[in-house]
Parts: sequence; C-alpha cells; structure tokens
Amino acid sequence: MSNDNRQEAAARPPSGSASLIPPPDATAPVRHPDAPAPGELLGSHYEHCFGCGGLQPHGLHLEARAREGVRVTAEFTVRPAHQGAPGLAHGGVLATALDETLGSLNWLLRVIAVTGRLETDFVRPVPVDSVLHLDAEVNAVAGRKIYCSAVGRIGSPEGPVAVRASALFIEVKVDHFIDNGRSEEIQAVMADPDQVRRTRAFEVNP
Ligand SMILES: CCCCCCCC/C=C\CCCCCCCC(=O)SCCNC(=O)CCNC(=O)[C@H](O)C(C)(C)COP(=O)(O)OP(=O)(O)OC[C@H]1O[C@@H](n2cnc3c(N)ncnc32)[C@H](O)[C@@H]1OP(=O)(O)O
Repeated sequence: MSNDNRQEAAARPPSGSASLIPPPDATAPVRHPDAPAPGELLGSHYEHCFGCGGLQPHGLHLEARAREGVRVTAEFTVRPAHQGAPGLAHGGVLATALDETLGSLNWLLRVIAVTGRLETDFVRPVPVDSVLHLDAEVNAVAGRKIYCSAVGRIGSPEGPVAVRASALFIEVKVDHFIDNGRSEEIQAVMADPDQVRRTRAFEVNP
C-alpha cells in the first residue's frame, strides 16, 4: 500500500457491524469515583493473564495506565516471538494487545466485563521491536453492554496508526469465572488474598 493510501485508511472510521453501534438508549460511560487516578498504572487483573500477567512467561506483559474519563493507554513492545510474517507482528497478537487494552477499561468502570465482539482494522504492518502505543476508551454503555474502541500507533502516541478496534464488552458477575474456569486455577486464585483483592477492585458491590 502506498503512503497516501495508508494515511487514507488510517483516517477512515472503522467499518463496524451493526451490533457495535450503541442503541438509542445507550448512555455516556461514567468513571467510577474510586477508579485509579489518571496517570496511575493499573497493574494486572490476573498474574497469569496472557495479556498483562507478570507471571506469564509467554505473555505480552502489557502495562495499562488510567487516563482522564473512561480511557486507558498502554504500551506493547513487539518481540521476535510475536512474528507472523518475517520481521512483522502477527495480526492475532495485535488483536490480543487491543483486546487486553480494552479489557483494562474495566478498572475505570469498576465492573467485570468480557469481550463479546472484537472487530479489528489492520492499517499498517508493525515491525518487530516497534513499541505500539495503544489508546482505548469506552464510548457508551447500555445495560450490561459496554461499547468501546481502541487505536494503536507505532513508535509514539502521535505515531502512525497501525491498528484500530471496535468492541462490545459484556458485564458479568465473578461467577462467570467460578462457573466456567478450570477448578485448579479457580481454587488457586480464591486462596490468594492478593487476587481476591484485585477481583474486588472491579466490583461495586462485591
Ligand atoms: C474467584 C475467581 C476470580 C477470577 C477473576 C479474575 C479477575 C477478573 C477481572 C477482570 C476480567 C477481565 C478479563 C479481560 C481479558 C481481556 C478480555 C477478554 O479476552 S475476555 C475473554 C474472551 N471472552 C469470552 O470468553 C466471553 C465468552 N462469551 C460469554 O461468556 C457469553 O457469550 C457472554 C458473557 C459474553 C454473554 O452471555 P450472557 O448469557 O451473559 O448474555 P447474553 O444475553 O448472551 O448477552 C447480553 C447482551 O449482549 C449481547 N451480545 C452478547 N454477545 C454478543 C456478541 N458477540 N455480539 C453482539 N452482541 C452480543 C446480546 O445480544 C445481549 O444483548 P441484549 O441485552 O439482548 O440487547
């Protein structure tokens, strides 16, 4: 793709499917009063998470930071292990980085929500060793449905747009994990006071 065409593609709004358009009764997202302050690192919601877990040796080790409003930013360094084509990031890995950044918005709403739908535009190839600057925000909320979007730029927060995502997250109760997760890991997190504290940080009425 030529540079001109790339800029045009980057400027184009994502062509989301109908289920990603907030319904007329959707409301503006509300930042929870106890949300981490703007600039604060959010930490990991689960130490073994592939996206953000510090104890996950195969993971992306994404570190997200709270911003004003219901917005987060994160940085992801593309490593040789993330290649799809020679020297270029795998699209699925980039989608994971977007998914994780969008998932971090949970901290600001103080709800637990999982990805229901994630649509991704890959606008520009991302070379190995690049730092992808991710920026995500909640656009609207309708009941349990959280409409959000994210963009990833190469090299700096003002760098060229490489990826965009639109997503629908669905609020769930903690039982979602207890009922569906493998019992080995569920028992381990329930026995870990640190993890219980982390999970409580998402719930208004735990
Ligand atoms: C003690 C243990 C503690 C452990 C806790 C650890 C800490 C946790 C903290 C924080 C976790 C954050 C993790 C972030 C990680 C990054 C994000 C991910 O990758 S998450 C993983 C990938 N996603 C999934 O695995 C979802 C799998 N899907 C499901 O489980 C269900 O489908 C679910 C929950 C999404 C919805 O199921 P329903 O039965 O609850 O609800 P229904 O009625 O189907 O949907 C509700 C509304 O949403 C719409 N909806 C649902 N899915 C949709 C879709 N795919 N597209 C469009 N609309 C959808 C429906 O049409 C419905 O809309 P209408 O209310 O009728 O208007």
